[in-house]
Amino acid sequence: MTSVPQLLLNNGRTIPQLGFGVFQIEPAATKAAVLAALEVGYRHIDTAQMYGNEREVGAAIAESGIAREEIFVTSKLNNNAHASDAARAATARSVEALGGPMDLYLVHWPMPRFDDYVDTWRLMEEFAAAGATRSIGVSNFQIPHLERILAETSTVPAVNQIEVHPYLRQDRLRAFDTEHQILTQAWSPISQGQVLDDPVLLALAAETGRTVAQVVLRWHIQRGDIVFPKSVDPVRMAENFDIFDFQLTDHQMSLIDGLNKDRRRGPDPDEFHWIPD
Ligand SMILES: NC(=O)C1=CN([C@@H]2O[C@H](COP(=O)(O)OP(=O)(O)OC[C@H]3O[C@@H](n4cnc5c(N)ncnc54)[C@H](OP(=O)(O)O)[C@@H]3O)[C@@H](O)[C@H]2O)C=CC1
Ligand SMILES: O=C(O)C(=O)[C@@H](O)[C@H](O)C(=O)CO
Repeated sequence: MTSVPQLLLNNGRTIPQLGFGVFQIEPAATKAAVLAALEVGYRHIDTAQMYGNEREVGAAIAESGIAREEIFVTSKLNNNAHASDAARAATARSVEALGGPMDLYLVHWPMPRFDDYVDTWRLMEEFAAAGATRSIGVSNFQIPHLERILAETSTVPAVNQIEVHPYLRQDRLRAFDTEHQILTQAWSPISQGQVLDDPVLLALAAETGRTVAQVVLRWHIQRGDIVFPKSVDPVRMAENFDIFDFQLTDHQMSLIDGLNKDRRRGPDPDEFHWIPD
């Protein structure tokens, strides 16, 4: 079976560099998708309270017959649960739905206009201390948000999960993460399919004998980021997993680097303040 590299988190734990994302997988389809991903070999699942499918992720893991400690599970605190009572209740629900403590728990969005993410981070420290999660991190945090966490609290986030793909390299934020021993997780790694018909990537796919998705995922891996592409198609799941038996050359990496347009597919974290019901 393909061997996925394990990266070292700043608290001494490890995380598989490749995982499986379940955003936009309907709850009714999630158990089958996660079981198929586990069958392919994925051992890292990225979900969130916002996705509404944690319970089905937990059910798939329980049904898989794979020991829980062999699977790395991430979830994220929802935007409607930054305040203490709501955060405690949401965290208890996640632990119950997932069938036990999380491996990694993230603040999903900073929502800077509400100016509460530092207090929310202190709650995350409490959840880790109480055993609800083995590691804590953030998602969609910009440099000023991280600077406040570093200055005002005592735990450095283990990861920062941000939008990254060839059209949005995010090198300044990634360098800040690295400087502070925070691993970068690249969400929407193939920009939800937007990059798949790019002429430069199509040429690189032909040159390497791989698909565009494989070339792009390999680019992320060689940059050192963690990725978890989403697919409901077991053939694509296997394709996205099969990226550890080839290497892009420095020249091929630089051609992909050259595609950057600083163009987001998803929301701008400084502007996103959506509170779900
Ligand atoms: N923290 C955050 O704010 C966010 C986190 N995320 C996380 O990142 C994960 C991945 O990002 P996501 O937004 O889902 O986007 P991805 O970049 O993973 O792209 C998913 C899309 O690409 C298609 N696809 C997947 N593999 C292939 C392939 N090999 N060839 C062609 N098409 C393919 C899928 O279709 P199909 O399913 O039909 O195969 C789907 O439409 C999420 O599932 C979630 O876990 C995502 C967004 C925000
Ligand atoms: O997928 C996630 O983790 C998200 O936060 C997104 O759903 C995000 O909220 C979005 O794309 C809203 O349009």
